[in-house]
Amino acid sequence: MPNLILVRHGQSQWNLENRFTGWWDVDLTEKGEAEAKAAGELMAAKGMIPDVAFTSYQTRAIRTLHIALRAANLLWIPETKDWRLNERHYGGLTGLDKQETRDKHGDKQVHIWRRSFDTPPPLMDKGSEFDLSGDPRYAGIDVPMTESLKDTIERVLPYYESTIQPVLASGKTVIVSAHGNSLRALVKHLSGISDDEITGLEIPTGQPIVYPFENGQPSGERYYLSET
Ligand SMILES: O=C(O)[C@@H](CO)OP(=O)(O)O
Repeated sequence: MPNLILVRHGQSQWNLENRFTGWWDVDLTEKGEAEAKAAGELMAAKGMIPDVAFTSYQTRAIRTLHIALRAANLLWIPETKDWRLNERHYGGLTGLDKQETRDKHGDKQVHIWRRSFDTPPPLMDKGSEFDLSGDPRYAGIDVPMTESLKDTIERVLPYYESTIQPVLASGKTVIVSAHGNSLRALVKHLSGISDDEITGLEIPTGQPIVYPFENGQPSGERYYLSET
């Protein structure tokens, strides 16, 4: 039976520095690389072998995928990158220190920006040093200036339904290496989590989460591969 394996990238430099990241392209730390390697070793040890891979346009997710696949001797499998799997865009908060932002705006407001379903962070200023609209990798794409989780779902879900789900329906096991909030978007859909309850869902770095699939639909609830 096919499975869908979801992996959030390993620790990034800005996870370590506690800065709002979003679409900004930071790399993995050494710890993040080790988490990715351990994820691949775990997949190999458990016989959880993906046939096809999907990832975002962001280095931390791409490298997590490659390190994990290499550890499982699977670097050769077909791989597709798409910006729709990118992290939620953090708007004007991008680059800011999360604790300093709490000190300035209060815990409650920062929690709303980070975890509410449909309140986006403030817009990024045009021409900000973190504005990626001129980045060649996003040529032809309308780069957002901020995104709520709801906005993120509106790009992740159509991509999942048009491109990833048919691969699962064909009987293949799929790995998706992506980000905290693009994966929250997918888990919300696959596990039927309400708009209110999704505020409490956190996805840990480098921990493969598995959904068993049948006929293109989850046939059971998700579980952590490390717990089997
Ligand atoms: O900074 C970010 O882009 C994300 C993921 O690291 O943070 P948060 O936990 O606030 O969604």
